[in-house]
Amino acid sequence: MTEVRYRVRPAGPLNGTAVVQGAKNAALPMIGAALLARRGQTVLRNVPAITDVQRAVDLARLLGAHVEYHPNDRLLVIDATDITSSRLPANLTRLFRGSVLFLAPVLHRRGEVIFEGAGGCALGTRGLDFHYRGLARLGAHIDEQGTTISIKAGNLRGADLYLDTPSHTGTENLIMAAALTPGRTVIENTALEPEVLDVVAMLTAMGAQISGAGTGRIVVHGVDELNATEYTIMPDRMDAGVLAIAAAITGGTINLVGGTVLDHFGVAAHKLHQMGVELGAAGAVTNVTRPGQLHPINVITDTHPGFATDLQPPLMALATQAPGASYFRERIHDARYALADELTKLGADLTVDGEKAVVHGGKPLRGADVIAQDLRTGIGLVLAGLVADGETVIGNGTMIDRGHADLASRFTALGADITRDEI
Ligand SMILES: CC(=O)N[C@H]1[C@@H](OP(=O)(O)OP(=O)(O)OC[C@H]2O[C@@H](n3ccc(=O)[nH]c3=O)[C@H](O)[C@@H]2O)O[C@H](CO)[C@@H](O)[C@@H]1O
Ligand SMILES: C=C(OP(=O)(O)O)C(=O)O
Repeated sequence: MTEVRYRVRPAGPLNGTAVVQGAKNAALPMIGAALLARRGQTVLRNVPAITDVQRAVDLARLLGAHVEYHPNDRLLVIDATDITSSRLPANLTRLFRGSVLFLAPVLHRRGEVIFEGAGGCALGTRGLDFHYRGLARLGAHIDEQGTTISIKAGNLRGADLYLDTPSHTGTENLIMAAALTPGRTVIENTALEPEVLDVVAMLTAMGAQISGAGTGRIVVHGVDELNATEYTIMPDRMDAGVLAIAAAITGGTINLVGGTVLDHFGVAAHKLHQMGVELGAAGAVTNVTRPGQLHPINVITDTHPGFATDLQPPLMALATQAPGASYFRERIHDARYALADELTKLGADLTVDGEKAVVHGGKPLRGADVIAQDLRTGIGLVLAGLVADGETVIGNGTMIDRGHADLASRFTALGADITRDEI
């Protein structure tokens, strides 16, 4: 297998215009949703050219869908008339978390689905019990043999469902399941993330009857069929956040284009502002600049509208450059401080204690060999590498490719000294 390494050297402030990619966490459920249409061709626009999308395309094709992927045009055309397999093969599903979003569509199209577990970032326990329990409440039969889960549709009927916590993919899977299940389904404690709302908007465009998105209580009236549609994926909040932090950590000015980026920043905009970063909208463009010194920060991750966990590692990288103590508390994933160990190799001063981390910022970083243990650790290391003395060599770079499209070329265009090598 090809090993990917990113090499980053400091090159001063990053300046210029950057295009924010389409959202990974909306694209993946939408590729799943496209399989719900029994005929016609679904067109997805603003598809990010990341490996998670390539894997979702591979999975859709393996299931029998005809998929045309035009990464340069950021476009997917999916014809799911023929779904010929019920098995989601482990060699693909274990490569990306978004594979779980094929459960409900394949269940509807085939009457059963066989699943051997989802991959994605290793961030601690990443249960799928809400998905299985919700499907069972709708009447599906779940058979668990070791790591293999077989789900049979049986006689699906609308039901009252409850998520113990507002799971992002759990909400999406259960909405997709309910969309073609006869009767009324009520899902309590649903996720409020903008990507979930985007998926609901696409399903609605396909003919689904869904109300309550964004309220935490979703009501779905099952319909007989869903139609292929054309849909433009929202901008990626995490990609935009990373670009904003790139401006902040180097003291440059970056203009973000690619949709109404600032609207989706939420509390991240306040946190960046508290750190001394200025974000402003000039029409459809979001300007990010950091005029003075960085200030330390206090961050608690939470489900939306709280601070997004996926931006916690990039913000931790930024905190290493803010003189003083920054406090982090990770409340979504139970093991999401892999970046702390890697930053220590670069000379950062930080401590981790369970769900809490303290960064004593303002100390100079020096380049070293580090590992992208997961996607956001990888991008956090790229950001730190922009200001670390000498060269930072980031191994396991395929993790970065999972979620950020053309990263090296987009950063190079802003003035960064970064290369992506395949070994
Ligand atoms: C492809 C995708 O959209 N990934 C995102 C999604 O992941 P994902 O949808 O996997 O995250 P969830 O919101 O489901 O999980 C959050 C927490 O709930 C727990 N849980 C979840 C489901 C379940 O059935 N049982 C259970 O216990 C998990 O173990 C985890 O601790 O939301 C996360 C939280 O915003 C983000 O970090 C990921 O980028
Ligand atoms: C955790 C993430 O992704 P996934 O759920 O796909 O592993 C992420 O995008 O940071």
